Amino acid sequence: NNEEEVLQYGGRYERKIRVFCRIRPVSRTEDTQGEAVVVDKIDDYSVTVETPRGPREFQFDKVFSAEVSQEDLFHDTYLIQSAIDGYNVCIFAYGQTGSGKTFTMVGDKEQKNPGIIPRSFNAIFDIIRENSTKFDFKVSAYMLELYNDKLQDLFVSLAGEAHAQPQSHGQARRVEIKRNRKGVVFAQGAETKEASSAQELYALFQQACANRHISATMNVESSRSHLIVGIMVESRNQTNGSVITGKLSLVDLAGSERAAKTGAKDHQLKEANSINKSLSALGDVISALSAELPHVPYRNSKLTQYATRVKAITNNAQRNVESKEIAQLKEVIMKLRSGQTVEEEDV
Ligand SMILES: Nc1ncnc2c1ncn2[C@@H]1O[C@H](COP(=O)(O)OP(=O)(O)OP(=O)(O)O)[C@@H](O)[C@H]1O
Repeated sequence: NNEEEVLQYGGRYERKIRVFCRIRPVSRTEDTQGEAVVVDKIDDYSVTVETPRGPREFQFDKVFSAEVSQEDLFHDTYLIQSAIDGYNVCIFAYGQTGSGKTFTMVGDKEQKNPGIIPRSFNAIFDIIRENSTKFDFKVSAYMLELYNDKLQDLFVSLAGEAHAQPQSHGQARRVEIKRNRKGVVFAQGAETKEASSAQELYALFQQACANRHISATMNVESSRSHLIVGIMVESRNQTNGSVITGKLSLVDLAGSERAAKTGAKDHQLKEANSINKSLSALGDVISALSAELPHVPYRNSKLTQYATRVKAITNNAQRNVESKEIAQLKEVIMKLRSGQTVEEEDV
């Protein structure tokens, strides 16, 4: 194992990128409409998907069946210690609209089944408590939304800003993705807030969520923007004064779907195109990282400028039609893993 190629966590060595597949349970509506289940978990690492061209097999680092609880999923994707140890860790959910990205990342509305984001908040402060006799910690966060290729600071209320500065909205607080000399990506111009407990961090998160864009017609629950939560954990060693900073990025991506299928018009079409463009740029970055290509096309979209160290959670829904983008992405990754050649048109 070359140390450059791996990230150590929990005492084990792992590859830089891991892709998980979570199968969502069939919804009540799908059940009453008698819709067919098209995803089948073969073992812990592979699924078959029914496609118009017949069944196709896809490989993952781990496959979670529909019965897997939020707690077990969090346990198996646990990377919080790495972030506290000074690594840059990113967990994101990718999938078609309605496939369960928000459920996985955030949880249900009532928070009876909290997802990765609130569980991470708790885990960060649990680790801090356990180490408080040796280290002094500082936790801060920024929360952003990427909507139609514009970054919006979610700590700044849209309504409040627009009211105060109708002409210069979006200009006054321009957020830009930058990389510092150490190669660490940061959001320049974004407000950063400190939190001293998991509850405080969650309150900041709720405040940020209240400022998000939601497309009203296609699906009320459907988020049409990418949500980016960045948590910086600074730890100062009480004995020798050395300071290390790690970062945990938690991202709930907008749903991927073909614009034509959504029946979207005008601004919705712009939304769908922008989402698909950034998701396909993300696919290119993942492919380049997996293949260890010398050039990784981070600059192609704001979303991928963000994704320098990615840990992926792929959500894959039990739906009749599989998203073309997801299918292509998975196929490319599978080919790369098995050492097959990837043609340009595949990517
Ligand atoms: N593992 C799961 N167990 C139980 N319910 C789930 C699960 N995954 C998703 N759901 C439910 O399925 C519905 C759609 O999920 P969700 O809103 O998370 O999808 P999404 O991928 O975030 O969609 P969008 O791209 O539109 O934001 C929700 O009602 C959610 O509660």
